[in-house]
Amino acid sequence: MLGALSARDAGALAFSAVGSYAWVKIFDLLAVNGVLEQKLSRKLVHITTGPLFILTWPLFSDAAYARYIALIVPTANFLRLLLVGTGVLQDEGLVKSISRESDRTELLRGPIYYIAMLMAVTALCWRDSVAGYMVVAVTCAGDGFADVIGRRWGRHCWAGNHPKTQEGSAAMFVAGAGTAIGLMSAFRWLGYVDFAPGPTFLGAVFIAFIATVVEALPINKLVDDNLSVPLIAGLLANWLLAG
Ligand SMILES: Nc1ccn([C@@H]2O[C@H](COP(=O)(O)OP(=O)(O)OP(=O)(O)O)[C@@H](O)[C@H]2O)c(=O)n1
Ligand SMILES: C/C(=C\CO)CCC[C@H](C)CCC[C@H](C)CCCC(C)C
Repeated sequence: MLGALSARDAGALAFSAVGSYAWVKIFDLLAVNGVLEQKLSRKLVHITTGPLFILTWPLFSDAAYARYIALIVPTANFLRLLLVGTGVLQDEGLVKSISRESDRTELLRGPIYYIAMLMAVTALCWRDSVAGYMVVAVTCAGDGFADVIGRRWGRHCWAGNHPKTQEGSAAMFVAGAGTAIGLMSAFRWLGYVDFAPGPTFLGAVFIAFIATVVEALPINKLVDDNLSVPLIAGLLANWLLAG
C-alpha cells in the first residue's frame, strides 16, 4: 500500500519537476528566438506557472506527507533562482525568460518572491483551503494580466502612480476573480474542498477587488507586487472565506 502511494507521489513529483523545467524552457526559447518579446515571455511565465503547479496537486496521493513531496519542486526552483541570481550558476536562458532587462539580480526579487508564495501556499493551504487558490489566482493571473493588458491597451493612468492604468486594473480584477472561482470550483468538484458557492464566490470577488486596489497603489517601489498582493489576499481569504 505504502509502496503504491509512494509510486504515485514519485510520478507526480517527476511530472511536476520535468513540467516546470520544460515550461520555463519553452518561454526561454520563444524569447531567445524573438517569437515573444522578453517582457511578455516573463509575464506569460508569471501568469501560467502558479495555476499549472496547482493543477498538478490532484496527481499526488492523500498521504499526509504528499504536500511536502509537492513542495520539492518550488523549493528546487527557489534554490535555482538563488544560485543564478547571485551568479554562482550561469543560466542566460533562465535570466532572459524571467527578467525584464537580462539582469540576473532581478531573479532575487519578483521571481523569488513568487516562488516563496507558491511554497507558502503549498505548505500552509495545500488542497484543503480555498485561501490558497485565492492567493495564486490574484498573484499569478490577476497581477500578470494587469501588465499584459495594461501595457498594450492601457490609456487611462491612475493619478499618482503614472505607469499603472485603469484598463490594467480592470484586467487584474476580472482575471483574479475568474481564476479564483475557476480553481475553487475545480477543486470542489474533485472533492478536496467543500464550501457554499454563493458567499465564497462573493468573498472571492471582494478579495480580488481589494488586491486590485493594492496593486494599483504607488507602493511598488517600497514593496514588490509579488509580496503585497499575496499577503493582502491571504490575510483576507483566511478571515473571510470558509473552507
Ligand atoms: N494596474 C496595472 C498594472 C500594470 N500596468 C502596465 O504594466 C506595466 C508594468 O507594471 P508593473 O506592475 O510595474 O510591472 P513590473 O514592475 O514590470 O513587474 P512586476 O511588478 O510583476 O515585478 C506598467 O508600466 C503598465 O504599462 C497597467 O497598465 N496597469
Ligand atoms: C517570472 C516569474 C515571476 C515574476 O513575477 C515566475 C517565475 C517562475 C519560476 C522560474 C518557475 C516556477 C515553477 C513552479 C514552482 C512549478 C511549475 C510546475 C508546472 C507543472 C509548470
